[in-house]
Amino acid sequence: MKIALVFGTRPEAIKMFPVVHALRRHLGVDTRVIVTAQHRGLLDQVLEIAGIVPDVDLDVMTPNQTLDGLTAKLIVELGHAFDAEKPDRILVHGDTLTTMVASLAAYYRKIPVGHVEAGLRSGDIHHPWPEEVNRRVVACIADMNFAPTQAAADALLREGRDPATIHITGNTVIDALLATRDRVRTEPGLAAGLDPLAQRFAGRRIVAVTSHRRENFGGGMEAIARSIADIAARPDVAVIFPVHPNPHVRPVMDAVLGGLPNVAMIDPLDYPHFVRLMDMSHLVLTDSGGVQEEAPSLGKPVLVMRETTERPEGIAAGTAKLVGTDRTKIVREVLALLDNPAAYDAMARAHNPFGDGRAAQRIAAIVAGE
Ligand SMILES: CC(=O)N[C@@H]1[C@@H](OP(=O)(O)OP(=O)(O)OC[C@H]2O[C@@H](n3ccc(=O)[nH]c3=O)[C@H](O)[C@@H]2O)O[C@H](CO)[C@@H](O)[C@@H]1O
Repeated sequence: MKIALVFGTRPEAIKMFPVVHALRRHLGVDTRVIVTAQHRGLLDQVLEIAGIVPDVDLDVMTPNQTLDGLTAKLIVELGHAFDAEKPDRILVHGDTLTTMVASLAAYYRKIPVGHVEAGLRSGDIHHPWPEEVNRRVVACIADMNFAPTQAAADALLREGRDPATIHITGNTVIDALLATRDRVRTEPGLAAGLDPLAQRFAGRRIVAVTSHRRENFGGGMEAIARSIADIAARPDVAVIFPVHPNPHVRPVMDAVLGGLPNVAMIDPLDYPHFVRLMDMSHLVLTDSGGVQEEAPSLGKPVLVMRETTERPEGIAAGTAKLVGTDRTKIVREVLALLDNPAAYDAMARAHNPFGDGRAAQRIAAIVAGE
């Protein structure tokens, strides 16, 4: 049986490398990796750490690529890749353009599709944009839906998906997180790049920040930048912000945060370094999806700079909170966690509503037909 895993961005690679490793332990399965490189550098960082050399690399990323330009390129290139590889099934992840277009290209060739991290829904096609629609397109096609939680499975059932196609497995990001955290603990050199910042900010409480959501471009990013500057006015605090290379993010942040002594804007970190950053932080401020799942698993309160989330489990567990992109609200919530130990303790408990670290092996066993 030939299975092709198709992915193109950093978060997909992080959440799919455990599935590649798990499938490769099934001798009856020929596991192939097709990457589109929708993100180039960020993707390569993960592949290198995971020890994965793609079988096919479409290398599609171009500067300022547009959604329609990327869609057009992907549908043709992925079609050619599937015609050459002839997989018995493809596996895709989450909600990116690569995910959606690979599913369509497979459907055009009647190749079955398995969807990892299926069923996440915000209920709003403009938040996250365009990911909410990408997910729903894949749901029309996939005959294996690997839902991370019961809530995700319920969303698929509400859409009328066949229960026989739905498997609750946990989110593979917990597999990646726990494996990488253990590796960093046994091989500290893997994340030694953060030593200078750890020394520079010794004695301060670290706020880790990431932000790159499309729907936050423009006014949202500006408000986020100003809220970080307000937070950094506190002498007992330091901000470490790996800035996503997207051209709509860095210039905005440089203009507002450049030169502030306790704000370190750094290049995106490879996964071991980022896991260490979360581990050494007091709290995490982010508009990321995956970080909403990871931070609670490390016992770190996570404040989500979005209006909605397709990860309600962290909110329900009280380990994550939506703060939107309103400057006043972001600052108020961060200061509350800094100055109110009871509020902090209520959020800062290790909680894994998203999985137990064994999702990838469950997915591999189902795909391999065991
Ligand atoms: C709408 C939405 O939520 N969509 C999500 C989006 O993923 P995302 O929002 O999680 O994207 P990012 O925030 O870029 O990635 C985060 C990952 O990167 C790691 N990281 C971060 C900073 C850094 O400096 N170094 C790192 O290594 C970090 O630990 C984490 O694992 O697409 C995925 C694919 O379909 C979906 O699963 C997922 O729904």
